[in-house]
Amino acid sequence: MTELRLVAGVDCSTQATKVLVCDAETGAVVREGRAPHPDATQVDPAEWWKAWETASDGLLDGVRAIAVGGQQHGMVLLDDAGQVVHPAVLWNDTSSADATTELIAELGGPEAWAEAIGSVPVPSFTVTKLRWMRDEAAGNDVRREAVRRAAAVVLPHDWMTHQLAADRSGIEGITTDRGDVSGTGWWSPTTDSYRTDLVELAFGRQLQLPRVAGPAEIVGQTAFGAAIAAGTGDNAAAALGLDLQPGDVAVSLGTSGTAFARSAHPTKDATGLVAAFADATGEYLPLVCTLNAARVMSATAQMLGLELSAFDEAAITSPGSDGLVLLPFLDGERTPDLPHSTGLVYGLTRATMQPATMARAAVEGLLCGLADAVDALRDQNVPVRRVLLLGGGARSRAVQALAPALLGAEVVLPEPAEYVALGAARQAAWALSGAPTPPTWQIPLTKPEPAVTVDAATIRANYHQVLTNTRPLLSQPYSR
Ligand SMILES: Nc1ncnc2c1ncn2[C@@H]1O[C@H](COP(=O)(O)OP(=O)(O)O)[C@@H](O)[C@H]1O
Ligand SMILES: O=C(CO)[C@@H](O)[C@H](O)COP(=O)(O)O
Repeated sequence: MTELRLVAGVDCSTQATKVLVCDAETGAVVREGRAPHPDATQVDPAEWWKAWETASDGLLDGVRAIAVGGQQHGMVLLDDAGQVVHPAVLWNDTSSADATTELIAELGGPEAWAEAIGSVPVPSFTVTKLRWMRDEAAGNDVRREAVRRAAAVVLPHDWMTHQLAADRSGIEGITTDRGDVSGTGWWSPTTDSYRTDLVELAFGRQLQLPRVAGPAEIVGQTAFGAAIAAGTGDNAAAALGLDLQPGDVAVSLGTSGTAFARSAHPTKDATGLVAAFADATGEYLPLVCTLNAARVMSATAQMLGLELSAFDEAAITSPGSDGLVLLPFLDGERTPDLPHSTGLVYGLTRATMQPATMARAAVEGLLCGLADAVDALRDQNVPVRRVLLLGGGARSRAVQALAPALLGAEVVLPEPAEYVALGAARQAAWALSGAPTPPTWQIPLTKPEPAVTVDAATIRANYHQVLTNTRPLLSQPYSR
């Protein structure tokens, strides 16, 4: 029997670190592990390392190459010795809402940003977090000291990749990749280069930026003797794990909700809905991201006193939401750009004030947000032939059943798997092979829950009516 060549893929996501060890030739998963992250929007990167050590314990024997896919945008500031100077400020931390407004105006408005980096920053983008840190330094001793010491700014996957290396030769040796760096706000997908002037604009001075490694490059070696591939942002890793083809749109329901597709050309959306990200193969990844997805279901289930499975059953068997609309902006929202917003329930009557109706409205609300995301991709001429559902929330039967009508597309269900970690493993196998293209790995599809017929037009119209009429209220800071 021939010995398997093993590769590992890591997903350092918002809620957890997940590790897959795969056969480099077929992608078959041989071993897997996971460990949770703290539930916070500012996290000491040491917590990710602890989670990695727990998740990978006992899995790494025989692994020849590894890559990390990471939650995008998180700001990790390092001093000149490579020490972390402040907890990482994550993509879902909305503190930089005012900084975002200022930065957009200072460069000349949304069009100027779309011209510079293809995207209009929202508070998730790293560039806005840099400005927020600089402003915070004025009134906060800890942050003032962090700003004084900061010598480099890197992303979660960059930091994890560097930590894995046996030989860490200072901050100059840190690398990133096109997929992840495209979410910073200081890199242009059209010119494939840094816009260091935008770092200066945000922070008032330059910082060391990581070298952008090539898609199949080996950037180091681990202490356990594996080659380290470049790694990438989690959505770019998922696109690689799914081997997205033209006409495929991935809709992921993790902490974030994302809709994205691979494209041969960069987009430039001055409305700010579609971010002009790059993918992990040298192409592009137009993407729309919401801040609230799977946790809308877990929070609603908790409120109703139901386990997730009972919540799901209630949502799917409910005869309908009967006009009950739930705007799912529980953690503020990014798309639509309402960082100060809260969730909102409208349409309560004695008839609709039922647990099952509320469960149904929660699933419909999060899918309406994702339907708008898919429409925004259509508006950028991204073809939508079929939707591939992934992420923890795609395990919901109610999501599977309602998605075809609300997203207006055929929905397929890749076999439930950790596609970010799988994509990172595929990148590691590619780097190990030295081949010009990634290895071919089969992605088995499973049957989603049978589609439920609903009046999608009315559900989406109700959602838009409530959103439009409450927008001024949801735009205001709201003290709780
Ligand atoms: N059957 C299910 N129904 C609804 N939500 C689910 C189900 N299974 C898992 N989840 C949710 O999926 C989320 C985790 O998804 P994941 O894609 O791993 O997120 P992330 O990548 O942001 O860490 C959790 O919020 C969990 O509650
Ligand atoms: O900010 C984005 C994409 O722009 C998010 O998709 C993050 O990358 C976090 O992903 P999850 O942890 O929710 O998978």
